[in-house]
Amino acid sequence: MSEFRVVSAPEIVVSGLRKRYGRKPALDGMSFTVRPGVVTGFVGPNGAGKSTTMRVILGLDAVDEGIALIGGRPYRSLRCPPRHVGSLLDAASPHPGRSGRGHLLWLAHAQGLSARRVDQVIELVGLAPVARRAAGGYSLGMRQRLGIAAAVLGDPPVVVLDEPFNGMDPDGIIWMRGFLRSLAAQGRAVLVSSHLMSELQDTAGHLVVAGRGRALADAGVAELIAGASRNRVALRTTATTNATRVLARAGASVTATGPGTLTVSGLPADRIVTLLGRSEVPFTEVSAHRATLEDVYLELTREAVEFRATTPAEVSR
Ligand SMILES: Nc1ncnc2c1ncn2[C@@H]1O[C@H](COP(=O)(O)OP(=O)(O)OP(=O)(O)O)[C@@H](O)[C@H]1O
Repeated sequence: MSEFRVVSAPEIVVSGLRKRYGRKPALDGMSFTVRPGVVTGFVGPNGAGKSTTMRVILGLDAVDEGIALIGGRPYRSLRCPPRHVGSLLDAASPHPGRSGRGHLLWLAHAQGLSARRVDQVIELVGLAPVARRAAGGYSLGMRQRLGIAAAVLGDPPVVVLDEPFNGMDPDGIIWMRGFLRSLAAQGRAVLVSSHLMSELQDTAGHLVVAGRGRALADAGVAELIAGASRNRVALRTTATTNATRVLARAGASVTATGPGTLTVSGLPADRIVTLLGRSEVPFTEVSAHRATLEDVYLELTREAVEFRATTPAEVSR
């Protein structure tokens, strides 16, 4: 990365992508925009179409319909694409006998970049202690860092990373979050996929939630959380069964969210207090519920999960 701020990074615009493998649609109208200066998290259950979309953005997969543009141009028409767009699709798989540094030098040479630049990115991704060791002995987390180093080698204003947290230990995850935030703070457009919402906590400012080949949501994180928190009340009670009965009778929808904790929607807090008081149901707390990113994700993707285990409650129904 340069020490300088990227002045005007281009947007990625994904518009109406459709693609079938046989009869099955992998992409079914996928559309969203990735803006500079913020990390855009691309989340969704397995098979939602995240990797396929990223491959289309990077000119590696053709579509039946739709278009993906970077700064108004398809990836394939960019001159020296690695200088415009850095990408990581799978963890780096360098020749096992070659060192991490050797691998990056080889990539740098192809892009007309210096050995000094290679040493800069090695420092940046924290690979300096192992950079001269054979990459065949690298852990998955180290190979991810090497892949990230390769992605940012050309100092690109746009960065597209597919599951960069895969195989990272907790320290690596914390490092990755900070790294992604710094890329965006420098003004870059950053698109990062993950199927674990928690990985993107405190990192993504914008979210594209994918399901069944389309974007189920394309909005700011604050906006999504506010939307999911609206009209929800958290209730603490030792009498969950009674409380559920009383509130459901009054038209509320009640979900158990933990031991002694219920989330109630469809009734305001003061009405809940009145109803519980009148029926002599004890409770210790009634408060506005603040949704987490996980809540947002689960609510949006409930219908779109391809392979979902049946819960014991569903079996007994
Ligand atoms: N090369 C392929 N041949 C056939 N089907 C494919 C191929 N690539 C993807 N698919 C199918 O397209 C759909 C979307 O897959 P994709 O890998 O893009 O999803 P994803 O959101 O990245 O999922 P994951 O989180 O599991 O990687 C899935 O149903 C997948 O089985």
